[in-house]
Amino acid sequence: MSPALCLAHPRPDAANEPDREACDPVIAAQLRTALRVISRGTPLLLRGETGAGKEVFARGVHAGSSAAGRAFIAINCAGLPEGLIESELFGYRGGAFTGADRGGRRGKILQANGGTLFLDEIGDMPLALQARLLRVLDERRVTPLGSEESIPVNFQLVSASHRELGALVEEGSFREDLYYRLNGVEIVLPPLRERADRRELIDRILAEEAGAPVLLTPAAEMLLMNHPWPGNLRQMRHVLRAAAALCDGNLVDVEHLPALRTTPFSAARARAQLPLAEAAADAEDRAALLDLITEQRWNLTRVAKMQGVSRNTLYRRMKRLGIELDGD
Ligand SMILES: Nc1ncnc2c1ncn2[C@@H]1O[C@H](COP(=O)(O)OP(=O)(O)OP(=O)(O)O)[C@@H](O)[C@H]1O
Repeated sequence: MSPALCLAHPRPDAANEPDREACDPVIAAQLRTALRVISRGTPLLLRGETGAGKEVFARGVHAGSSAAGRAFIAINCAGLPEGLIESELFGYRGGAFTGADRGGRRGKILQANGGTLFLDEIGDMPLALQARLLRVLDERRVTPLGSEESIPVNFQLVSASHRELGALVEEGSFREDLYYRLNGVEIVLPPLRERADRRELIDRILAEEAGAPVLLTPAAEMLLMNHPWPGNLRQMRHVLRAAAALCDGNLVDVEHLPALRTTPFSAARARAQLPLAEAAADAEDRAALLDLITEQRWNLTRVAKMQGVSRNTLYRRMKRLGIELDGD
């Protein structure tokens, strides 16, 4: 999977080309910065909430850099037991330990030679390995386990963490010297809820998941656009994958977004807050408006305000949908 984003586009030699695809301006600027510094051999440290797209960003940096076309090697430091990370990263010589492949194994660092090494969840790297990684970065040489020979290596380094490494340094679980070594430039990716390209992302991910362009009803659009997305793009992709599977044709409505309907910004409110002209006068609209009115304890002034309409318009709509003013 390689989400296009705008990430692949702004190469250093194309800095003046307008983005061919809509992109959040903050991320576009961050990408330009990242490409400029990585081309000088400065490591990048990415921070951002879970699912905010740190790996996708790192892949975008790789694709836009002079190492594009070479290896992009990602390793998740949180996902491996301590013993395994060591051989994964540094490799081993044949017969280095019981169970080792006879031919030995080239570690990820050597695989990244000439390309980009992406160390995800670097904050979870055990202290002993932090010391070895620091040595590799300083010496630009790797010594596989069980070997006496060190091998020269050269790669672009991008690390990522959803936790603040500075805080881990204070806490004593992360080496300060490694922190400064990794943190050539720190980039804090914005969470999805703050991105200006949410609408484009929804369309693109939905089309990817459905295999064809898909439309949204205004209520579904409002629900998707106003959701806080604590799991960011990963969560959005899952929600849209489900929506693509649930909707029969090429139109997604709120009932195809079941995971969002129970959240604070509920489907009912999304529907009821729509400008009235857009809302179809059907039974679901009636239920949605009634939900909102009940939620607001029949304070119709407030309901009208939430909908951005006058009280009179609200009364007319209630009448059309058969909601009685003296409803209990
Ligand atoms: N720009 C994008 N366009 C489309 N999908 C995206 C984009 N960025 C991220 N995603 C989706 O979100 C998922 C999570 O992205 P990614 O792994 O880059 O996030 P992360 O910040 O590295 O997550 P974690 O903190 O859990 O490591 C991806 O698998 C992809 O499906």
